[in-house]
Amino acid sequence: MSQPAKLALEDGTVFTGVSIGAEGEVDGEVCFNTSMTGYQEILTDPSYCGQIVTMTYPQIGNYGVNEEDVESSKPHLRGFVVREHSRIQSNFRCEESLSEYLRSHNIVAIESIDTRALVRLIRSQGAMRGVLSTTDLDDASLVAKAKASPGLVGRDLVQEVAPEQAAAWSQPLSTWTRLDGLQHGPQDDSAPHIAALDFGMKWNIPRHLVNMGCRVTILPGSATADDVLAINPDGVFLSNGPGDPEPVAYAVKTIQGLLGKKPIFGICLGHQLLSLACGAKTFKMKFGHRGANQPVQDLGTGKVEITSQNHGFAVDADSLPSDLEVTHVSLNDRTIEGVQHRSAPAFSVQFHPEASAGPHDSHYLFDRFWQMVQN
Ligand SMILES: NC(=O)CC[C@H](N)C(=O)O
Repeated sequence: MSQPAKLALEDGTVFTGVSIGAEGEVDGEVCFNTSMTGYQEILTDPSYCGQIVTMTYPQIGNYGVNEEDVESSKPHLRGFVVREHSRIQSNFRCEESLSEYLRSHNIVAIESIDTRALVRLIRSQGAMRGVLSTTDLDDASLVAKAKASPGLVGRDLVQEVAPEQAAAWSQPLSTWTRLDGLQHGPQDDSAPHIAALDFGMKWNIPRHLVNMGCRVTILPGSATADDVLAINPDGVFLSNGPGDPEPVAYAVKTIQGLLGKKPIFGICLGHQLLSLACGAKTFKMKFGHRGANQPVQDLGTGKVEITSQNHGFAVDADSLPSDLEVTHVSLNDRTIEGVQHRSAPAFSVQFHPEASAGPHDSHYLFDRFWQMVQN
């Protein structure tokens, strides 16, 4: 028997649909992702902590779920919204249905709502707070809860997803990922040692570093510069992560203590934190960039790459200090997609070169980091 569910927004709009996940009620910022595939990677990307994610592609779940394609140990988003959950899973790697997976991980999810109307609303009005519920079906009550929910701005969500302990990482890329031309050497004692500051890192990032021939130590996002320097890495990686970058002030301080001492490469939240550490500001975007088809131009080569993205904040171009140079821009809205430091070995990108899911156009950035570490 189908169980009703409702999604209410802070502007008073209420969508009525059917539950495809756990029973319960969650609040979060309602955002949308335009990827046609990769729902499992999206569910387990820790950067979605605090968000209710809507898929614009109309049918989701048709290849099921497996244990291999995860980007972290469990789903981290608050809720999941689709037009239609496929009743059939057909793939030789499928281990269970999306709906079974959502239920077993206690994720509240809804189908059979007009996701096009929802996305048009977010695009015109901007990201909104919302409540997704299977337990309270009273419109006025749900809208009141959406209005009272905390939203993302000013909250440090890294603390909810970052690891507490340091750990060595040795897992390589799945055999399903091709990494043409990027392998450099075996992962032995002579391999470069990378300290990865984990703010909610997608696992495909350390997998790439391993395949390239790096030794990887993961450190909690709260590590200090002294903690990092104590393991004497050859390079430092700054991971992606959830929420507003500005409240993550301890990481900004850590990066300031490492800049110029170790080569640094940052992705997404890591890019925002590196920029903050150099004196830039970040701002909340109207509705962000989320999907696997985001065009970016590398200003150094002029080449356009199609990238995987998931961010709702960005570095403010007007605040950029003279130490930082813009290396990449978004071809959708000209926002900053990458920077490099003019004198220290440090660079970062707002998009996701590890893809997962998404095109592999940006793998060359791992190579750029490798070259920086070698020098
Ligand atoms: N994927 C990420 O690292 C996202 C960064 C940040 N939480 C944002 O939304 O902009």
